[in-house]
Amino acid sequence: MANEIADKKKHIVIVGGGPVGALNACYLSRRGFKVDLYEGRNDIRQEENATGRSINLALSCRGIAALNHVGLDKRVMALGIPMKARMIHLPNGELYSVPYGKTGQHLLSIDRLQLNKDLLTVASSQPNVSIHFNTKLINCDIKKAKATFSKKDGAEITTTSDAIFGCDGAFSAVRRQMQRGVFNYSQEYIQHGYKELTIPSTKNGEFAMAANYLHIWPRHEFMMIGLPNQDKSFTVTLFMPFTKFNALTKGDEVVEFFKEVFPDSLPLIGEELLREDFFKLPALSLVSVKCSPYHCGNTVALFGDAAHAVVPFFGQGLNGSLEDVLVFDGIMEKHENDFDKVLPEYTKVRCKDGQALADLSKQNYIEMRSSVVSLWFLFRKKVDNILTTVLPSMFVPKYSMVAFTRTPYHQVILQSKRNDKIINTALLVFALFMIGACFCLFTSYKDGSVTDSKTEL
Ligand SMILES: Cc1cc2nc3c(=O)[nH]c(=O)nc-3n(C[C@H](O)[C@H](O)[C@H](O)COP(=O)(O)OP(=O)(O)OC[C@H]3O[C@@H](n4cnc5c(N)ncnc54)[C@H](O)[C@@H]3O)c2cc1C
Ligand SMILES: Cc1cnn(-c2ccc(OCc3ccccc3)c(C(=O)O)c2)c1-c1ccc(Cl)c(F)c1
Repeated sequence: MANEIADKKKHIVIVGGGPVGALNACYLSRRGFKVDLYEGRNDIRQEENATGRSINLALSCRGIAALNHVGLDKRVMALGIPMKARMIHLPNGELYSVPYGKTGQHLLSIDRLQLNKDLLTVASSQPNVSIHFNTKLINCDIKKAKATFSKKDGAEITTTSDAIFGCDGAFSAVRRQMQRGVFNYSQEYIQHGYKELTIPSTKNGEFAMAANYLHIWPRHEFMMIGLPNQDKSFTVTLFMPFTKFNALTKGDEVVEFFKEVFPDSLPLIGEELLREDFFKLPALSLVSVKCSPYHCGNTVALFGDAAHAVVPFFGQGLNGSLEDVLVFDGIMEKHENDFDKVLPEYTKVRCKDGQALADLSKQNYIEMRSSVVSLWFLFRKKVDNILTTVLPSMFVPKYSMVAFTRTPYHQVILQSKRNDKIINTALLVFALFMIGACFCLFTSYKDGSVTDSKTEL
């Protein structure tokens, strides 16, 4: 019976040709499904990079595991630049490197566009995958898995399939249709926006900063990060309240701001390039989306940002999104592609982790923004590494659990609550020890001075 049902579901329509949609097409084609992937935009492989800047992102364990499952990890690893530690830039220009943990534990800085192109190329090379560009979903009947698309020339096409997979990002049209039924949805725009800048390679074509690091400039409500690129430049992302972005309207004001807040980065970016880049695009917004369920009946499922768009302060948006596809495939394996069982179980297993990832990312945003000075960032990371060494079986830093293990995100929250108790106890013991030591020093010093005065008498 199960095989019979499983055999019935053979044709999937994927909406969205970003990294998640393209990876999903690879997974489904391996399972023998016929896949039609519809992407609203043009084929990015045929376009010059309009902005001329590479948008990179940090790939870690979860994303790599999802790519590995379809043999794509080696190709991506070859293109990625390892970041083995965070390099913390203090306001006085001092740099502190704090390793990400055990040897071999590193992040990968990858060109997001290149990853998407590679995934599209592998997907389109599968015999049972067809990719349709410039075809935007405008409506869908989720119960009948009927989808209507509009082409660039205004023509409309309608498809009927066995299921529709919504991989169409944070502003998903598939999710919008699901909102017409019994569906929970929330979104939150945060007060911070972001702009992307560039630290070019040096005149002799070398990296202007240490290459194998995630560079972080934590400045309370201003945060900036730099990730290395293959062309030996760095893509720098500045996160700042929109109010601050809006207050910087002239090139001189931007230069003065960087001189005050990120002084060491100014000679690396260059004043002229800073003036040019800063005003190239407006500050972009950051939204957090939560929803449930991730499926409807046995005909619709949501993946990636369509299911859980998160603020980027844990560097996990794509990692968690690619992991959705890996988790779904495991459930397909368990239930022999029987969608009547797979889809409900996908929501049961993954929804709490998608929501936990949104909470973890928002929590980081608050913690990193509120951490009084960058020294707190540095202190926290050092304490994490000391406790990892002293209590290896008991303490795994939250960031390491997220970036270097596949611990379900909801379990990371539970474990990090236990971590906080360990950190607070360790800090209390250390504080009591220091108080005791000072008291002993003080009393012995005092006793010593009393003896001296008697001697005088
Ligand atoms: C500033 C910033 C920094 C980030 N840094 C990191 C990081 O370091 N590490 C990390 O893991 N993640 C990071 N992310 C998150 C990551 O970019 C996203 O999680 C990831 O791109 C989600 O992929 P996706 O395929 O789900 O959605 P998207 O990449 O948004 O792709 C959706 C696709 O669907 C298409 N589409 C949309 N609507 C329709 C429609 N109606 N019809 C047809 N097609 C449609 C779009 O054109 C697009 O191609 C960052 C995000 C931001 C904003
Ligand atoms: C793109 C990417 C990949 N990973 N991370 C990341 C995120 C958080 C981290 O610590 C949390 C913490 C530090 C200090 C105090 C509390 C919490 C660390 C770390 O430990 O190095 C690394 C980012 C990132 C993304 C945006 C900003 Cl603004 C940023 F700074 C880094």
